[in-house]
Amino acid sequence: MTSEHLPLEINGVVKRYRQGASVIEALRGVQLTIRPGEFIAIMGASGSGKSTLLHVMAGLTDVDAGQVLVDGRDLATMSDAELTKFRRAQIGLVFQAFNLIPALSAEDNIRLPAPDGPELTAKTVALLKRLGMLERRKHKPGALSGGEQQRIAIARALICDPSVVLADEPTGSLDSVSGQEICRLLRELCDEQGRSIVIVTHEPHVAMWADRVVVLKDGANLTEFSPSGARDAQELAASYQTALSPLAEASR
Ligand SMILES: Nc1ncnc2c1ncn2[C@@H]1O[C@H](COP(=O)(O)OP(=O)(O)OP(=O)(O)O)[C@@H](O)[C@H]1O
Repeated sequence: MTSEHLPLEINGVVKRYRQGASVIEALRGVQLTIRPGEFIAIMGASGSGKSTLLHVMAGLTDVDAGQVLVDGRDLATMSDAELTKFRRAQIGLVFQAFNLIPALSAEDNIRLPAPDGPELTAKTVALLKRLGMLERRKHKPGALSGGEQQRIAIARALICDPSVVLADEPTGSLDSVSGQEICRLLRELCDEQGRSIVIVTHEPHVAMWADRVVVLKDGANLTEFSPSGARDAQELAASYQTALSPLAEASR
């Protein structure tokens, strides 16, 4: 994970989807830089481009203009095979629906993206311990709670020691207590291990854990603010609503 490059740089990214004769501009010149150990929450109304941006960061969607640099490497310069290999090593992905393989045990799900080698078992056990899941390592996903499944999905995202972890609504399928536990875990991973994490969320309670909230509107950066300025999630929600208000836009 040590590198002189920033974990993630998004420079003027444009993404268009073509549907027949019509073109939807999902991203219109988005700028974003993430520093080592930084936790960023991306918020914005439905359709503002949050998931598209996350997919672009992961190299799952190509861009029409601009640059995506992960650990200093421009994703657009890689062949499909290179990109697949690079993604596996440098980018950890976490999804709302966990996306675990039902037939595999928790520990086999964690090991899946990593090349087999002498250290893999020790690494898997260390992650299971850190995430409080060692006792449950033989369980299949169906025998785990939602929060436990998301812990396993986070361990899987970390097994290759990636530069960045990207999470699309990681608490969206969880009750609020489990959701907050997952947020605390992600926060600790940033603080203890210098992980860089980007999450997409609609929930102010989740965004409260971030260092920075980046707000998108109509595929572009609208504004950003620090949650530390808010006493609680209600205040953060108010800052977010203010940012979206026409009055605030007119004054920018
Ligand atoms: N595969 C696609 N084909 C065509 N249009 C798409 C595709 N994916 C997204 N879009 C459009 O791009 C825009 C941005 O979508 P995106 O899913 O990134 O927004 P979002 O902010 O993540 O929304 P939500 O909060 O509802 O998940 C929307 O207008 C959406 O309809």
